[in-house]
Amino acid sequence: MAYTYAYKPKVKSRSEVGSSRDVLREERQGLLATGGNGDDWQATRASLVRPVVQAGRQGGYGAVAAGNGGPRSEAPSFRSKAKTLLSAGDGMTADLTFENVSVISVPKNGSRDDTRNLTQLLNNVSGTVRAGEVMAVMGASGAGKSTLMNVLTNRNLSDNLMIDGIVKVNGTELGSAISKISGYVQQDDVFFPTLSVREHMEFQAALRIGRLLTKQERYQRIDELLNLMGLTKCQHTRIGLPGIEKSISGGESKRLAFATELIVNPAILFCDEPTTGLDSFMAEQVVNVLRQLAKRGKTIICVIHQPASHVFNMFSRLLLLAEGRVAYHGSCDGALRFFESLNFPCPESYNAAEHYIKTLAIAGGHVAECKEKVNAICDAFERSPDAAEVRKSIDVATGHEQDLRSVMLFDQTPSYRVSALVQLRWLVWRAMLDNMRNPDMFRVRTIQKIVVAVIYGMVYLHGVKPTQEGIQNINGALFLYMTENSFAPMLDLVAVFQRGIALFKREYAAYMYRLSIYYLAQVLGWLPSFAIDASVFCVITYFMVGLVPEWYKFLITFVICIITANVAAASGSLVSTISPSIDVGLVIAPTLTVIVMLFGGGVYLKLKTLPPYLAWLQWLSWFRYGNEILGIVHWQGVTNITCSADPQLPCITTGAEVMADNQYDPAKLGFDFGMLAALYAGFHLCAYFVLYTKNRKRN
Ligand SMILES: Nc1ncnc2c1ncn2[C@@H]1O[C@H](COP(=O)(O)OP(=O)(O)OP(=O)(O)O)[C@@H](O)[C@H]1O
Repeated sequence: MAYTYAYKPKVKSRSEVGSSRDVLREERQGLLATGGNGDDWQATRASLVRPVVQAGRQGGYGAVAAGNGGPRSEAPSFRSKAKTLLSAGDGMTADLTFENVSVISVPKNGSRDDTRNLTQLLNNVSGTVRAGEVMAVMGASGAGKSTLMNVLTNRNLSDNLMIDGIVKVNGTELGSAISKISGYVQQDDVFFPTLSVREHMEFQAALRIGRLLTKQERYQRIDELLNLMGLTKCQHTRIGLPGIEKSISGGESKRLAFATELIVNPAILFCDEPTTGLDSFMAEQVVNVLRQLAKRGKTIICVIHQPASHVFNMFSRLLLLAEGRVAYHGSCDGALRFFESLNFPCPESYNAAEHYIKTLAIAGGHVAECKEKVNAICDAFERSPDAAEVRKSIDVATGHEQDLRSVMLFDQTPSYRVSALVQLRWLVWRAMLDNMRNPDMFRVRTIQKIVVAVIYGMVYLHGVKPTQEGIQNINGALFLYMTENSFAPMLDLVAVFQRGIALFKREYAAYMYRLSIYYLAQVLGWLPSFAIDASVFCVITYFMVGLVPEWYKFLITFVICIITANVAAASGSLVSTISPSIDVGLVIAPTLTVIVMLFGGGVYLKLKTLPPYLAWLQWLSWFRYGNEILGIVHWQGVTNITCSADPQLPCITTGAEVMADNQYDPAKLGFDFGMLAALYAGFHLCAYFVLYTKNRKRN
């Protein structure tokens, strides 16, 4: 059997590409000649450019693909088609079939040729679900339910899995394009806790629907979904973190996850354990919502763990997995008969779902017997009329005329619904809102800054004078500007790419935004916070400390505070992307800061005394450049430093001597600013590169 690593999209041959381009050009010219607008042309283009739609297309929109553009009035506009497809209950319907799906895992360091290394996770799993059906996927823990869902949705597929089999929607293999017509409600609900329910929906609608609907229409759609999911009353409540800060309830959170996926009116909805952690009443409500959606023509596939009897009876179809094989697939009533025929009747008044799971479980201590029993059941199913029925319905479904309008509509190039600028605007909006609303990150931090600034100002209140003792104090005060503006921003960013990684992965897999835009938005989202912190600190301390009250000197000090915060934050971004976890990042970041501080010279070290094999580290220290700039600005032109009363002690009388003593070179002012800019860009570029490398595979 030929196994492949994940599904690959069909690639068009050169001649095919050429011919479709020609048709496209002719089409465009035809539309222009008949007064067609850009939208019409785009709609036609959508029907032409996708290889997956081209493959095997016979009717419907295929007629357009054959060059039959027609006058503008005959074809509905792109926007009106979008509205039709997005309006609730009026989208396409989809029959899903999967045939002989097999998955084999290879250990990370094992050889694929050595069969002892291979583990079969799924073994020839086949099935069908039609539009309007709600199918429960059940089985004991480790039976392969999540693996099957991942194959069907084409998501979360690790590199160590070899996958074979055919997954079709309305008779066409979609590969990763299945994400464009399906939603996946995953086991864990992941949201931005600081956003309200409505804000979350607005963000999702803006990036997932984008220009297909107007703002007004998007809001109307949000209202409809909130209403459908019973979330209207909590629409202005912050989502929160259950158990940590007051939030919407577990059931509301699950329904919000549904609303999020339904925003683009997907034809198929995959749900992984949507009732786990909910009480039986809430679980019933959730499955009820699934039934309502099925009544509207959706195809629902739902992994579920031991549902209560009344909840189990709400499903119209069942797929039982055991040891990676199909133990039963068909109607729920049929399952009772099938198990009875094998002498495993469900006892009176016993939960049928529990009975199946128990029968198919591999009990510790009886592994060999249980496996033998499970294999016998799976073999019996393969020979059963139910299995024959499944095979027949796969043949019928795959032979159907295709209706993949949604795929054509959404599967355009580029795949994003909105421009990079709009993506940036919404992502920055969300990041800023999150920072501003996070009490730890904003209010507490600002208060902390004020307190530290006042203490700092009081410490130096009478000590900064142009005397021999004052030289040390002034240099120390300037160096503290560097340290105070480095630690917090660096630590802020250390967690930034770890904290939101789960949400990012989902949204990125759903083609909501580009990686570069996401990165940029995270950085921009923190800017106001850094600017406020640095300003508060600089303004309070500058005058309390008693530094020279000249606009030029103050302005440069202020600018250096803000630049330092941003360079430190950039290094924090790099630590965040290279660290495998927040904990590791929190160990690396302070270590790095101490090294950078040490090699920054100033009060800790005379840089000229550094051994050559370590001297290069000073070039990576933003302390070195910022400190030199502050030293030059504050010591330049100073000529009135008084000597101490003891004539035995050495005496420095000018700022130039202080600069020489500290190796500050006034000619290097521009160079220092340039190096700060280079470090800022360098840290961010490296961080982005690491993030890109880690997320090259979108799903
Ligand atoms: N990427 C992988 N590499 C190796 N083994 C894997 C991988 N993914 C899953 N498995 C293994 O495959 C088996 C099936 O896992 P899966 O998560 O599909 O089970 P499940 O039926 O969803 O279980 P549960 O109900 O406990 O979530 C398990 O033994 C699991 O350890």
